[in-house]
Amino acid sequence: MSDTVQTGKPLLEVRDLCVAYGAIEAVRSVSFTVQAGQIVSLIGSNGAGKTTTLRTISGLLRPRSGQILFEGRPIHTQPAHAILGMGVAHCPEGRRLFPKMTVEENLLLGAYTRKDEGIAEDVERVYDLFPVLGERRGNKAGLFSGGEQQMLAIGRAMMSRPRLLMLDEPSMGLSPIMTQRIFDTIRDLQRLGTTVLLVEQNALAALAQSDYAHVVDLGRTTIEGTGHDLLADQRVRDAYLGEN
Ligand SMILES: Nc1ncnc2c1ncn2[C@@H]1O[C@H](COP(=O)(O)OP(=O)(O)OP(=O)(O)O)[C@@H](O)[C@H]1O
Repeated sequence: MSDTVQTGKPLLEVRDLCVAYGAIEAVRSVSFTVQAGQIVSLIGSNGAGKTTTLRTISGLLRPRSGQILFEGRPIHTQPAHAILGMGVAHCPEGRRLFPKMTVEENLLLGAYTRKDEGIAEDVERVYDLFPVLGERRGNKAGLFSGGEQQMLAIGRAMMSRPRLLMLDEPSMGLSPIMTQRIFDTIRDLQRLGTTVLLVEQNALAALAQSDYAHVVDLGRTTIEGTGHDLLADQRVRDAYLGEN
């Protein structure tokens, strides 16, 4: 579902981002890059500034300072629909589905920026990825379990044919088995060519699946490394993996 991007230049680059809600500086200095084809995670405590960072990348918030480059082009001055049109999709925390609309209607909403002929084909591709959605395509989204709703939210985001898929807390409220299924799906999406930026409080699950990860602490990116390295980092283990 995605295009390949030339190597070398990062797909996404966030430089010294600062974002405030009035007097509250939620993001003070966040910097990181996402290389095409990778799964990159931002982990950190509640309130660290992860959601605010994703909302700023997708154009829902404006930075106070700093830059966001997508394929080398600044996007932090662009409106949200233009950023979506460039290939950045955001699957928000809490899923934000339309519970009274059917599975298929929710999926079609994810394609609202598109005018091409391939939409029906992509709906079928989402059903291939998540057969449970295909089997119940005419059912109202609100009748589904938390895990199934998360699949639908990811499927809806995929309908914009993103090159970068941003997922905010996809494991929130899910059982360990369902969390594992969602992470397996994220891996499948990567294999299909989608680059993924993941925000998670479930650091263990996120790091185990990530090519690279950054810790966000009090609005700043601090420790970084491969998922494997951060899983072994004592500071990360003490603060985020429940070992203290
Ligand atoms: N709409 C808002 N108005 C004012 N302050 C906000 C708003 N949204 C978030 N904040 C504050 O900004 C800071 C960062 O919040 P943010 O949601 O980005 O963190 P987070 O790391 O994603 O945490 P969580 O996992 O709880 O969403 C917190 O102090 C939060 O209280």
